[in-house]
Amino acid sequence: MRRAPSLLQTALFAPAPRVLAEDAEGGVVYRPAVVDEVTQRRWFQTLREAVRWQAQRRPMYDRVVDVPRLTASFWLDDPKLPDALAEAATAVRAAVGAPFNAVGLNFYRDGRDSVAPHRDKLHMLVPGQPIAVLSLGSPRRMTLRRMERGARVDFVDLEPGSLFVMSHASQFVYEHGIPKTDEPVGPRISCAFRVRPRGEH
Ligand SMILES: O=C(O)CCC(=O)C(=O)O
Ligand SMILES: [Fe+2]
Repeated sequence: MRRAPSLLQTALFAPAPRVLAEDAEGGVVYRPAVVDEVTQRRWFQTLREAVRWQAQRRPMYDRVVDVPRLTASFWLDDPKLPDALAEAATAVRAAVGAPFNAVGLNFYRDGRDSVAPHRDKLHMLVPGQPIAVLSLGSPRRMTLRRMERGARVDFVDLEPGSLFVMSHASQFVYEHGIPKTDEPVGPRISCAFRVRPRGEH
């Protein structure tokens, strides 16, 4: 298939976005094919090798458990920011129009890696600014659910090169997660771009 020559595919080539939730700050929107296939693959491969991935452990009730994925984080003005992330930040800022200054990375090695349903930590976000999750590598399913009794679980399969954009306001109302799966899935890296208050990391 012919690809658009720029990093950001033009509106003419990009498939339609899908709105999962609406609110006064842009809601929750899935935007497929924001980055072309060759570029997303190059970013995936370089980040997989260049990033110092951390295996974290966290207290859970009376035990300490492994966080079921590898993680890393950067301020976007870090002189040690990998080139691929600097390029990705430029593309995501342009696509979303928000002054992202930080990125949190997740590396899901296979279907056993996951992130439990959660909302992003509000004290680490500047009010009114969105979170944009760039997907690289293999697709994984994202779940979205209103935090109220009986709410149904919605989902979207996050394709490589896509953005999943959540408003700040949505973090009060919805929780999101990447469930484990028995399906044979390949490795995936997500880059969650945020606007963070300075002094937090
Ligand atoms: O990997 C993803 O798509 C989601 C990551 C996430 O929710 C987070 O880092 O807070
Ligand atoms: Fe999150």
